[in-house]
Amino acid sequence: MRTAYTSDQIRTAERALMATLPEGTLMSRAAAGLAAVCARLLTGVHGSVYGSRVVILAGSGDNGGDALYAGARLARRGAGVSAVLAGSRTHEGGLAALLAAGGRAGAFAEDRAADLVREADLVLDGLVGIGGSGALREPYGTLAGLAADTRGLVVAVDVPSGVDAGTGEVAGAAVRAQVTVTFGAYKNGLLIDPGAERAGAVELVDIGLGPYLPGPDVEALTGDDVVRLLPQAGVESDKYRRGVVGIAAGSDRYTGAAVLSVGGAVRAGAGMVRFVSSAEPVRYVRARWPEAVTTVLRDGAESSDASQASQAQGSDGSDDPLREVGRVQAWVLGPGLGTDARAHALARAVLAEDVPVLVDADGLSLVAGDRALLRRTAPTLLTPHAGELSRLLGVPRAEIEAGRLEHVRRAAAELGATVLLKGSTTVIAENGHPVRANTTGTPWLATGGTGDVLSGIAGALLAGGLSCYDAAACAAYLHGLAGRDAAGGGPDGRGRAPIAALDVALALPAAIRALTWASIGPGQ
Ligand SMILES: NC(=O)C1=CN([C@@H]2O[C@H](COP(=O)(O)OP(=O)(O)OC[C@H]3O[C@@H](n4cnc5c(N)ncnc54)[C@H](OP(=O)(O)O)[C@@H]3O)[C@@H](O)[C@H]2O)[C@@H](O)CC1
Ligand SMILES: [K+]
Repeated sequence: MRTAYTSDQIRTAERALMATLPEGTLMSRAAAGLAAVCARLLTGVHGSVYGSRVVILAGSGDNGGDALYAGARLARRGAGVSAVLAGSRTHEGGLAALLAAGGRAGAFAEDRAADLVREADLVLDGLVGIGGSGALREPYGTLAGLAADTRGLVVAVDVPSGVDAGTGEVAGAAVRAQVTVTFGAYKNGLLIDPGAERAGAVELVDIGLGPYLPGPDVEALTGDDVVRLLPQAGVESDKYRRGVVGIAAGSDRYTGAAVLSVGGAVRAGAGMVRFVSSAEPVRYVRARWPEAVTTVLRDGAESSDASQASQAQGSDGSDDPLREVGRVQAWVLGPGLGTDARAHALARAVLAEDVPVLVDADGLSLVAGDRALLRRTAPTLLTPHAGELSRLLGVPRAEIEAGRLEHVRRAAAELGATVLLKGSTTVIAENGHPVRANTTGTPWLATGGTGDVLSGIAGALLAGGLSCYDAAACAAYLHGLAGRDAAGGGPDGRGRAPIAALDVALALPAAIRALTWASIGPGQ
């Protein structure tokens, strides 16, 4: 598990640790780790530390101090190190160390800074760290812009300046780094967009903080965590032990969402999928996924269909639409369902079942219009994107996208459900638990229908016995992994190609296999 913390949590732990150590020890550990990462990177881009050009953007606080001390270490190894002193004051010890090691430093002047930054092999962003708040003030904002034009690498010290360490929010200009070297522990903003996307690859330098850290505020599952949590097929498995998931999705107008949701469930390992909808989506689902057992909802119609299909009385209020469906251990409600009276009646029936229910897409619109539907005792997992959460909370979409952590938490508290907020970083909140951030996403997943696949994956995991919190986190992880595999390309994300939602469902077994193989190795 990767764990992350607010700035206050980090400061409290740092104070406790510092009380046990001689003054300056922590900054010295931080600078040593930072210099080691920079030396490795410089060897990669320049061939050696010796003769490379390093430019430090130094702010007024200890973040600048870290950068200056690390610069001194690099200068002693033969790097040409120049510091742009951008703050109202400068860390005295760090500056003295840099000058003593042969580095140079000068107050901020835009033209000079622009030339230095452009020609650098490595730009070290030490403007602000966990002490930053709000939009970057000048000249920091200008320097963040100049850093974007360097021909070298940008390495952020602790967090990219301009990113709120505790939330990942970005209020104005912010540094975009290829690598962020963070000290002691991850900060929330390194896992949650828009901050996470500014951080690039994160390298954690151990400064001895571990024993002093509280429970995390945010966490991210690793592949090993997912393998440990996933339901395993054993010799005694049958469809009910694997988990039977019901999917109430699709309408005559939207048949594709149903096919994709069922596909996600089938390929994620559901013991069985029971699909309930009107005739048209049922026809499409049966054609694509013959594994699914289908029930046609038709007002007053009786069963007349072939082997795997049955028909139930419909949503005319005269009967329970789920009467003919058979045993289901968790439900997925909503993809392509529509929001008419038939859909509303089906939603009411599904949410009245005493099993976990995942509500997605049109199901969320129904719930937004009739919050009483959420008054239930069995667990509920809501999987909105920012637009859907905007309707549920009555908050503008842009505010939700800018403050994902705050709003997913608020949604879980207000709606009394586990909430998975989809997007550039998918985040999951459940009252009383750390928010979980998913790290496997790829921008290629931002295409129509991938959310439907996700609902099916999570539904299968719920039916397999996972809690809403674990099912949501594992589903997001596997969905991201399958998306990446389907998009191809290298491990750094370059060379990927567009994918369609069905590709994600089809890529799931291989992604799960590779993950399991990597975690437990062959022969187990
Ligand atoms: N504590 C420890 O043990 C260890 C800490 N370590 C390191 O210390 C870092 C924290 O250092 P910190 O507390 O000095 O704060 P920091 O992030 O440098 O900046 C604060 C100053 O920035 C300014 N400022 C703020 N917002 C701004 C804005 N929007 N726009 C512009 N300026 C803004 C404001 O200054 P002022 O306004 O007075 O100029 C404020 O006082 C931490 O991230 C890690 O790198 C490591 O060495 C490991 C051990
Ligand atoms: K920084």
